[in-house]
Amino acid sequence: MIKIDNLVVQFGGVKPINELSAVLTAPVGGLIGPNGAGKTTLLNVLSGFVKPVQGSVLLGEQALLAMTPLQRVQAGLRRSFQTEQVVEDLTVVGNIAAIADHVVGTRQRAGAVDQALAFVRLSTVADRLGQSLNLFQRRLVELAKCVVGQPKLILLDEPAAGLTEEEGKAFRELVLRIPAEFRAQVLVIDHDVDLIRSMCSETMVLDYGKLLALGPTASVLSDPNVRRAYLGEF
Ligand SMILES: Nc1ncnc2c1ncn2[C@@H]1O[C@H](COP(=O)(O)OP(=O)(O)OP(=O)(O)O)[C@@H](O)[C@H]1O
Repeated sequence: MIKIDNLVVQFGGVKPINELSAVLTAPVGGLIGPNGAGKTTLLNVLSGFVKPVQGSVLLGEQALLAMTPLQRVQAGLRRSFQTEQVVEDLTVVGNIAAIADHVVGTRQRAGAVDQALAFVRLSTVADRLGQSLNLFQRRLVELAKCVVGQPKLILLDEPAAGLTEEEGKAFRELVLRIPAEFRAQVLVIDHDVDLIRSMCSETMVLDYGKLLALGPTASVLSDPNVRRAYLGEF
């Protein structure tokens, strides 16, 4: 469960997050909104890259905002970025181990990396360098980095961007298995409404940094306010 209470982020005169309160409970939830709505800023607040001027965020029972980014990773927070962050001169295993080093004890580390590799079905390319991977494999490495070492909340920022339809489907099926297999909650940001509809039982919509809608995805996507603000319907 993520509980956001009265969150405000201010950059000069702009408030990309403006008095946002929301409780997210779905195993796989969605976050949508027009360009500039504050979605990435919210992810940056959750992962510790942006400091809000007011408000609180709970991940389960843990207050996130007082923690450093590394402490949040150790508390179970994981994140993928719009531009994937695979290290080119590390192997696939090395990329995943770089996260495991911070979150898994030495004795369990190899097993945890193997589990993440097997989950994304990259065991056969475990020793290949990042630079030799195609986009789909890079996205899978990112996903493996997110599931390694007992994650609690995984934030995926446009995770399927650039993938073919078939790759996107395979990726989506993996993400849907995460809550049961890793007991982690997933929050997906994407502009692809079909992707959100097919993956997320609950969806939150931001508009100008404020909560426009939150609830079951089907009812949120048919809400006239959401259709007007986000889907461009009048
Ligand atoms: N570091 C910053 N300094 C000043 N303004 C910023 C900064 N980061 C974001 N903003 C502004 O905050 C607002 C929200 O931006 P944000 O990137 O969070 O939106 P978004 O919903 O993720 O948009 P997109 O869908 O285009 O990625 C925008 O008006 C943006 O210009």
